[in-house]
Amino acid sequence: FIYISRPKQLKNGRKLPPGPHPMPVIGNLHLLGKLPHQSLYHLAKRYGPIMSLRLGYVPTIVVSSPQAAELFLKTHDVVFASRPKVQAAEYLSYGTKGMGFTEYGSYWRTVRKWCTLHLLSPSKVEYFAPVRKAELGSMVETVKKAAAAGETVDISGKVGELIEDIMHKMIFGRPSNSEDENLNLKLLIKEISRLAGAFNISDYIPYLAPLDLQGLSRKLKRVSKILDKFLEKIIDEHEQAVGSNPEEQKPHRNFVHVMVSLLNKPMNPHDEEQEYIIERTNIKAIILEMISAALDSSATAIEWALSELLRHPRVMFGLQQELETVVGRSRMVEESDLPQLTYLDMVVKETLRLHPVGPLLIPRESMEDITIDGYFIPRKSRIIVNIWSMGRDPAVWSNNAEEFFPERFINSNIDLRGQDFQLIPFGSGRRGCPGMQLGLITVRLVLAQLVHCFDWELPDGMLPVKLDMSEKFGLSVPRANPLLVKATYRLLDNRM
Ligand code: HEM
Repeated sequence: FIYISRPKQLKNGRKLPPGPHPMPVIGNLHLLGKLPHQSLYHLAKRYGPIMSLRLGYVPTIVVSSPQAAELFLKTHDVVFASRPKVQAAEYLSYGTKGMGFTEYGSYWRTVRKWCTLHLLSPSKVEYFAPVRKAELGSMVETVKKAAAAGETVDISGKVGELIEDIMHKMIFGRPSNSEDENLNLKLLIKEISRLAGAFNISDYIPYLAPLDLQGLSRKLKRVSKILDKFLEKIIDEHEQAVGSNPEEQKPHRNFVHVMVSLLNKPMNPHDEEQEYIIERTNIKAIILEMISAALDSSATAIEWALSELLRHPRVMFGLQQELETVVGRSRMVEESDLPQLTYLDMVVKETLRLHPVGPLLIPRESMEDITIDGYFIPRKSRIIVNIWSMGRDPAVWSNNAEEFFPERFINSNIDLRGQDFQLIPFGSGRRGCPGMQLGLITVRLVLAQLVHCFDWELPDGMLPVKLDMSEKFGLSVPRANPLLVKATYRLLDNRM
């Protein structure tokens, strides 16, 4: 053990972080398995919080402790603020014309500034509150009917549809089933998460790319073609709408409308940096990224939170008690109630600690050679931050790290917005999630409403401990199997 966990010495006397010995050609790819975040967690226990791997030909550093994450994401943030060029981005981001997969530089800075200002600003998030309220209200009605009929509900599916409906209205300005042609956007986005999150051999052993050994390139091409057709149609429709009513170019319109009304105009006029014109491809890349980021992330967090609550009736009861005190049983939860719901806040933190939606964040790439903590990290290394490991580290969370115990946050200042490196479900630094505000408000509201309006139990008298908690790996990690539940409506009927 002492021998294998020694740092790797390079010829020039520099040492790489410790890590397992790589095999010829594939390096350590074979160690990743079906759930890479879990495999990397076990490897890090052996090799330490800064570990080096070779994935195919790509030097890779895996970061697995809050202290190490702070060094990479805060102290040396600029060096690690880029993203590697990967095959998935070529297809899904129109050759990195979006934000998430784009390398660090003036184009990324411009797009990020533009999106945070026009699409994801606090006032924009606030503007769409009535949409969240209406869609959630109609979902509650559907579940209420199922409850009255004694039916089992696929709550993963229902939450997925709800988030899809909300985001459709925000992004496209219309309901999700109105557009057409048997296009199942939710399924396509799930597929994107899987394809974009997969460790694609073509990215790591480029000369094998033409063989497409995992069939990923073929699938990426197929999915991107279907989505491109859909996006073209949406943009055409919005172009007509903008053209027919130029007065309607208000900043609060849906995302596509805002973008189309600025088509062929500079992204950030008066920018000291290079000027970029908004073209059709930019719009398509940005929309696609927004849908993929928005559809999967919040729904995944909500289904994990409900799963943990079902496994821990004590916590479910505590949350319902808080809701009864703050909201009362004669009405539904409003967004304005959220700041008073402190136990809800702890439940969400605890869920994202044990089930971070993106357990490996989105991979970064180092832009220059650098020495960190005495270890040499070569330029163009891939950096993987394993927040799944960090959430389970007993050195950080004490011996009950594996337990779902929201009370651990009582009297604690740990926040989840990227400043406290024990808990960074939205990443941190320049590349941290720009949709955090929207994501958090959606997760808190939907979870609070479902727990407030219904009592939940597992079907067929299943014991909470028997609930399957298996994961499915992708860019985000949802439940492997949908969560099936029975609901009983619990509000008084004269609710508003
Ligand atoms: C619970 C909900 C969400 C979670 C947990 C989440 C998590 C994350 C994480 C971990 C990253 C990578 C950060 C890093 O590398 O440091 C990220 C990036 C990103 N997220 Fe989110 N996200 C959520 C919701 C959203 C929403 C609603 C949107 C937009 C509509 C969004 C848009 C993005 C984008 C565009 C990036 C890439 C940023 C860049 O590379 O500059 N996210 N998110």
